[in-house]
Amino acid sequence: MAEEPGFQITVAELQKHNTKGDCWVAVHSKVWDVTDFLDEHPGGPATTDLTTHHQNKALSRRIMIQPRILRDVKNVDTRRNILGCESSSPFFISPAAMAKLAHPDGEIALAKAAASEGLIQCISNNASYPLSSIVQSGKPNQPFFLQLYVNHERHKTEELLRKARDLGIKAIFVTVDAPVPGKREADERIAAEAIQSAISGASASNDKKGGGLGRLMAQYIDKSLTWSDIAWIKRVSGLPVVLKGVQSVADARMAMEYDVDGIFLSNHGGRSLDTSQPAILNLLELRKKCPEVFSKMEVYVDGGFQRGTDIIKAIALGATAVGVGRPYFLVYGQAGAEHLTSILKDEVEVTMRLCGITSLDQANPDLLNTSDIDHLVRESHKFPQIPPKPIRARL
Ligand SMILES: Cc1cc2nc3c(=O)[nH]c(=O)nc-3n(C[C@H](O)[C@H](O)[C@H](O)COP(=O)(O)O)c2cc1C
Ligand SMILES: CCCCC(=O)C(=O)O
Repeated sequence: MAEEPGFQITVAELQKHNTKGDCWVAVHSKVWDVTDFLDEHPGGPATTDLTTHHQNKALSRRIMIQPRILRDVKNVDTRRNILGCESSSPFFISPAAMAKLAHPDGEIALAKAAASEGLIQCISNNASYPLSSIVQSGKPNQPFFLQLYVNHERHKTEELLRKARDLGIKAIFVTVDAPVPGKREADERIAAEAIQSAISGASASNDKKGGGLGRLMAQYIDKSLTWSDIAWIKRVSGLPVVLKGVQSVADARMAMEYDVDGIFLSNHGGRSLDTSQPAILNLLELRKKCPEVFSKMEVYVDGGFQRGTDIIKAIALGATAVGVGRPYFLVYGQAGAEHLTSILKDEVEVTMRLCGITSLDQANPDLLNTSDIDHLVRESHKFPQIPPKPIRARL
């Protein structure tokens, strides 16, 4: 899969690649082969040196599991209640913009797969299909979440929030880690067709002069968003609000003060700020320093979760559920998404049995040995204050 540096792939070529193996991910069950390949291609790019993207997965693998034995694991229950919605598994589909780039049925294929697999799909604000088409392609009463970027033309956001409520969307996930998209260098090299989101209306046509599709599409995002806007989103939508992109204990505490319904620890799959902390480290830090947040609200995490063991580690650290991004974006259509889900479900189940647990509530930090990464948890007051410099008179 290795390509020459500077290799450019068009969307049409990507689709050709995808059809070749009908579904790379599901057939081979090696999600990382695909995501690493896609680092340099549409849909995959992370920012600058891809440090956070790679660390997301790598750090989780440094947590070791210490399983318990002889505990009758004949029957296991993998169901999870996420914001009042039943999910067959402790993971959901993270929002990914313009899924039509990967498959012509885009988000519709994912909605159908979510229906048949009992999963929850969080629909991107930049989905390629209209919100109503995606929702209506699922089953009656199928739960969906909607990811939101606040538009600087606020009335457009208000219209979308009302529409979401009328369509029966169950929660709004406000993305807060990307007032601007990160510098996605692979994205800047892509020669893509003109694309437009049917939900946000954002469009882009990469001119190959370093614009970057994400950056061009993101021009509608309101960079002036602050904590005080959360109440407005809650009021207009009448729905639970989750902050997607929380990355510090300090902000998790603010979220408690501002009465949000959940926090989503995410660094945008390494697509926002490169070298920001890996997702699992943010979860570990929060669990150690601010356990009360887990009693106050639901906590989700995404970024590099590609195996049942990755998922169960996050649940053991206190997450209610794990978001899966690229793997769902890159599987080919409904059949691919269903196949991927069956692989992940099976891995979750096997991991639970091998850990000696039969329900997700039994997963707790005692199952984990985190000592290899504990030292990475930031100390609170490591740096002494620098006394102010004396003001020197100008000579
Ligand atoms: C192609 C692509 C598009 C994405 N689009 C969005 C988006 O529109 N809104 C958003 O909040 N996050 C978006 N994300 C980030 C995902 O929601 C998620 O945080 C990330 O992919 C998780 O990491 P993983 O891909 O390693 O699972 C996107 C990610 C990818 C790969
Ligand atoms: C508005 C463009 C950014 C969409 C996004 O969040 C992503 O591509 O990661």
